[in-house]
Amino acid sequence: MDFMKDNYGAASALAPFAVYFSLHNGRSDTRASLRRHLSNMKGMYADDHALSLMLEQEDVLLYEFHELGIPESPGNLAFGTSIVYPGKIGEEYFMTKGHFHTILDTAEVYYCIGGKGLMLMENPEGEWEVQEFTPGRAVYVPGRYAHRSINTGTEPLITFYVFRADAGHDYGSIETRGFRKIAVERDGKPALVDNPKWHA
Ligand SMILES: O=P(O)(O)OC[C@H]1O[C@H](O)[C@H](O)[C@@H](O)[C@@H]1O
Ligand SMILES: [Fe+2]
Repeated sequence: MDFMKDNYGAASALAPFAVYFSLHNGRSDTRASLRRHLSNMKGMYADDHALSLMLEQEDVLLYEFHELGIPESPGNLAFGTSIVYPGKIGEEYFMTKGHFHTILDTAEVYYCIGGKGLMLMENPEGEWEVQEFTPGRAVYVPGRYAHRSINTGTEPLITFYVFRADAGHDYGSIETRGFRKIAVERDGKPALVDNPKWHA
């Protein structure tokens, strides 16, 4: 993303600018997206066997997001769109990795543009929360909460996000033990159940 940093010049001294994101598919034609495939999510779904079977067929694109490379200074805002594709691994819906912010007490807002899903949140004290994503709903993720977007629908889940640019991403405990809850399909409907891999 260095080429984008060059466009911005000196950190924390941004000139006004605008970016177009499609309301239809969330994509920007002028900015690159970062993509996460099945192979980037090994061990993060409850059903490892289902993941490896799927991977033998194809390294499916699970989600992508536009990250603009805004300089990470406290006065700046990082923003972009996130697109989680529909699908399941075993009975678990496609989702983002999820992360805490390195500066734990920094919040984030997600505005749903399209699709259907959940924002799953959990703080270090073990309190967890979930909010629904449907077009037009803005979800406020307070500081201290790890957050993961989950697509429980049949169309791409498209959100626009904004957070303090120096917040940082902390994947550590999410990558090793996950969230306390996972979102699975039960009787054709989404349900939150205990994560069998979670441990204290
Ligand atoms: O970083 P992940 O948990 O894989 O999620 C992917 C991305 O999702 C959203 O768009 C967030 O605002 C980004 O900061 C994040 O990096
Ligand atoms: Fe975040």
